[in-house]
Amino acid sequence: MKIDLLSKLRKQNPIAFNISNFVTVQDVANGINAIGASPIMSEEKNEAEAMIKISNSLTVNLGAFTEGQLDQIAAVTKYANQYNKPIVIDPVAVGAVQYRLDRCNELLDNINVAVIRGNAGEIAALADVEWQAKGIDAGEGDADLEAIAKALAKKRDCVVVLSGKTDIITNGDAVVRVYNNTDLFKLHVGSGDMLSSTIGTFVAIEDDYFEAAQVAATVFAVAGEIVANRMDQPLAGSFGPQLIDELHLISVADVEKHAQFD
Ligand SMILES: Nc1ncnc2c1ncn2[C@@H]1O[C@H](COP(=O)(O)OP(=O)(O)O)[C@@H](O)[C@H]1O
Ligand SMILES: Cc1ncsc1CCOP(=O)(O)O
Ligand SMILES: [Mg+2]
Repeated sequence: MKIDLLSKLRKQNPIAFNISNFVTVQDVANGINAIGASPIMSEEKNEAEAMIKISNSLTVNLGAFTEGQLDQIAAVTKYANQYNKPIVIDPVAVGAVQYRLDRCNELLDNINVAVIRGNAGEIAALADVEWQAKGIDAGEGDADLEAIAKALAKKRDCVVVLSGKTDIITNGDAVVRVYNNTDLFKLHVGSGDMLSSTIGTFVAIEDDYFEAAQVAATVFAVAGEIVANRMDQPLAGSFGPQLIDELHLISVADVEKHAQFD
């Protein structure tokens, strides 16, 4: 794994354009800033092309979009493809709400994406696999997670990151599993959104999106684990801010020392 991409990211300080949701936008912006990229958010269609031109990647979070915003998302993603800026999609709760699944599939039918990052319920829904998703959370199911992730990667010709206790990263053929983790991620709303936007910072500086997604997932998971190990007790309210701190502090050597993957 090219963990040294973390140094490249900090040297290049890429602009990571994010269409976020109103719930977690500040954690996402601060997470991106902390790791060493430069966040910018916009919901205005009239500046879609200008925003894409100045950006090095686009992350589209579908956590709380409105009908009006779908036009902006269509415009921004079209320009991203036109200007060769990689797109990361976070399909929040598409496993729980049919409307979201339909809009997300329409979007994916019309654009090329670099990475789709979701939990098991979201990735299963996009891969047309039976699963009981629960709102924004993964929910329950007994399908083979690696097979689901691979199926979606093949269907959409992209890299898929299926996050969970073990993060599964696949390009449809090869699979990498990242084992670093902490239950505290589940106590912080926005962990998944931050992971997706962290992937957005790495695809901004590395054209091999499979490598970029692996390193992003590993850096993020190791940072969370370091914070959890530092805490005397699991403090849900403090985890988010400390995760942002650690995304800033973490070094390539820290990640190399703690990373567990195969
Ligand atoms: N059961 C779990 N135990 C520990 N960590 C988890 C678990 N599920 C997810 N994570 C971690 O939480 C982060 C957010 O992923 P996830 O919860 O799957 O996304 P979302 O918040 O979109 O549902 C990831 O870094 C992932 O590795
Ligand atoms: C609670 C909530 N509702 C709509 S989007 C959102 C945030 C989802 O964040 P995450 O998927 O990272 O848990
Ligand atoms: Mg999510």
